[in-house]
Amino acid sequence: MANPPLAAAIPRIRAPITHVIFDMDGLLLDTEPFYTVVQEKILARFGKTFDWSLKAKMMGRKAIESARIFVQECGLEGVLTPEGFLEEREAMLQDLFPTCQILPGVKRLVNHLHTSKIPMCVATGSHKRHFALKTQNHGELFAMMHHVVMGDDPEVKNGKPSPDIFLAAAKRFEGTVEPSKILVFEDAPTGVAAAKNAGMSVVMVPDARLDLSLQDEADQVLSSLLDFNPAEWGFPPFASSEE
Ligand SMILES: O=P(O)(O)OC[C@@H](O)CO
Ligand SMILES: [Mg+2]
Repeated sequence: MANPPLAAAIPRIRAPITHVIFDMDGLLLDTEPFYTVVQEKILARFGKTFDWSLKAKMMGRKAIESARIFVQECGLEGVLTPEGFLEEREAMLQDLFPTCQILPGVKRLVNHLHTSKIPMCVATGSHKRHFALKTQNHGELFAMMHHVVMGDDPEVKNGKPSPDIFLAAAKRFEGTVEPSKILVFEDAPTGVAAAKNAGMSVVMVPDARLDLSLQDEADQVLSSLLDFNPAEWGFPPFASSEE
């Protein structure tokens, strides 16, 4: 007897979500290209090229953690220290960060969640100084966040993919919030892993160049936040005026 047809794919039942945590770099703000350009420039000095497989390992992490990966993966031990790498890229990033733009779909979603009184916050591997530079022209967007946890926060012992930053962010909402009730928005594999390690649901909005094999841990993958449907996660749907 022929094998019975495979059962129709069981629709993924979305967890009831009450709170939202946004990653920042590459998700809210278009800052990842700045890191790429600067890292390409530094590598060119050593006659090497920067590629997306290295980028995928570095993004989302604390600065020093991503610097160690950069030096090690590029075989620059003894030639460039992680601290030296951070120092060299700092000068170039200082001028670039204040020019960063808000990514497509972000304003509509954040305004919608704010109007719908869904508590939301930011959890970013960026440290305070970089956070200030990146957000200096986007005060209105960040004013809607209940709080922000940054990479140099004392509670964040280990950076993404460890769950520390998302668990710290969950604790700073009003009242006790179960991780299972939290939806995280992320762009990086390290961030998606951190959210899953924290017991949360996660929507991934990866750069189109990110290898597909690094996108399978997320609960949902979108090519842009413009494709996010709040009703799928139990939030009020966008009003036609918000479309
Ligand atoms: O805001 P996130 O994505 O955590 O990034 C921080 C920094 O490591 C850039 O990759
Ligand atoms: Mg990110």
